[in-house]
Amino acid sequence: MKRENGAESRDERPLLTVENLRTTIHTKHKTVSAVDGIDFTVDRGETVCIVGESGSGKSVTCESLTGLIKQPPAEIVSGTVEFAGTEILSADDATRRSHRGSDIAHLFQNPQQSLDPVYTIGDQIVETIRIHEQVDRQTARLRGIELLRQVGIPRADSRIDVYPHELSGGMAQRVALAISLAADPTLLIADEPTTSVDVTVQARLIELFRDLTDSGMGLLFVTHDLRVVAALADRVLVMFGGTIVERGPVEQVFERPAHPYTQELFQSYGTIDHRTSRTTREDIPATGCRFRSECPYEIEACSERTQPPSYPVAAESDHVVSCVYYDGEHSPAPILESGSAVNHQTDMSNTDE
Ligand SMILES: Nc1ncnc2c1ncn2[C@@H]1O[C@H](COP(=O)(O)OP(=O)(O)OP(=O)(O)O)[C@@H](O)[C@H]1O
Ligand code: NI
Repeated sequence: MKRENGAESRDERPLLTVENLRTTIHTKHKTVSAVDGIDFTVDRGETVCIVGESGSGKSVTCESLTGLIKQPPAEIVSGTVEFAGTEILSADDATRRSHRGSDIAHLFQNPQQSLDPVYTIGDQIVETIRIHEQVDRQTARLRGIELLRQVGIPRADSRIDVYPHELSGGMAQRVALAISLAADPTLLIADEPTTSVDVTVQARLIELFRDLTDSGMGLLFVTHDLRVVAALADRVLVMFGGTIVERGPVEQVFERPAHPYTQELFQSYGTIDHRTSRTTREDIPATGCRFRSECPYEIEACSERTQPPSYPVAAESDHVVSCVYYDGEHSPAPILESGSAVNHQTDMSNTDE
C-alpha cells in the first residue's frame, strides 16, 4: 500500500530493512550458521512470507530481528536491521524494548513463549491496551474480548479470565496474536500463527491479516502452508540452509519457481513437509550454493563464492534467484514443467463459517 501523496521521504523507505544478517548457534559440539547473510525488506501495508523446510532458519531470522533470540546459545554475528528509520539491532536494550511490543509485535512459533504464565489472558491484554491508550480497565476489557473474538476464540467473554496453561496450542497461538494486536503494531512478525488451527479459523485469520495490512501494518509471516502464502503474501522469500535462495512477488514465484529447491518445494503442493531436512545440517555446504549437494543440476560453478549472486528470473523483474543457472552463461536454466506450481488464486476466504 503506497501513499498517494504527502508522503515524507521517511515514509518512502521500507518499514523494515534487513542487511547481511548472520546468526550462529553455538552448541556443545558445533557451531551452526542458522542464518547466513540474508537481506530483505518489508514495506508498510505489505505481507512478506518466509517459506522453507524445517531447520532452514525462518524462526532464527524472526527472533534475531527483534533481538529476542537467546544469546547464548545464539550469536548475532553481523547485520543491520532498520525499522522506521532507526537501526535496532545495535540499539541499547531500552530502545529495543520500546520498539518491541508496540511498534513491532513478535509472535513466537511456540505461543507459550509469547504469554506470561502467571497472569490471566485478560490481565495481559488489558495491560497491553492500557500501555498504548488512555482507557479505563472496563473499556480495555471490552476491547480485549472483541480482539479475542476477532482471532476466533469462542466464548471470549469467559475465556478472557483463564490462564495461558489452560489453553490448547492453537488457542494459545490465537490468544498470543490477540495480545500482540492489542499493542496496535506497525509491524507484526508472526511465526506460524495458523499452523494448529482448523480451516474455518484459518480463513478468518487470513481475513484479519488482510484487514490489518490494508490499514498499513507490515506483516512478516512464516508458514509451511503454501495455500496460506498464496492467499496472503505480496512477496515470498524462500530459505534454504540459512540463505534466501529465491524471492519475488507471489504471483511470479508461484507461476515460475526458478530455484531447483523452490521447484522441489512447490511440487509437494500444499503443506511443506514438517520433517527435518533430508540432509542433516552438517551435510549442507558452508559456502557456495547450500542446496548443491541435493541438486540434480549441480555444476562446478555452484561451489564458487560465498553464495551464488542473485539474478533476475526475467528481465527487469523483482523476482530474483540465487542460482548460477541464471547468470546468462550457464543457461538454459532448469524449468519446472508447467502446471505443478500451486495456483495462487486459491481463495481461503470462501470456507464456510
Ligand atoms: N536453541 C538451539 N540450539 C541449537 N540449534 C538451534 C537452536 N535454535 C535453532 N537451531 C538450529 O538453527 C537452524 C535454524 O533453525 P530454525 O528454528 O530457524 O528453523 P525453522 O526454519 O524455523 O524450522 P521450523 O520450520 O521447524 O520451525 C536449525 O539447524 C536448528 O537446528
Ligand atoms: Ni521455526
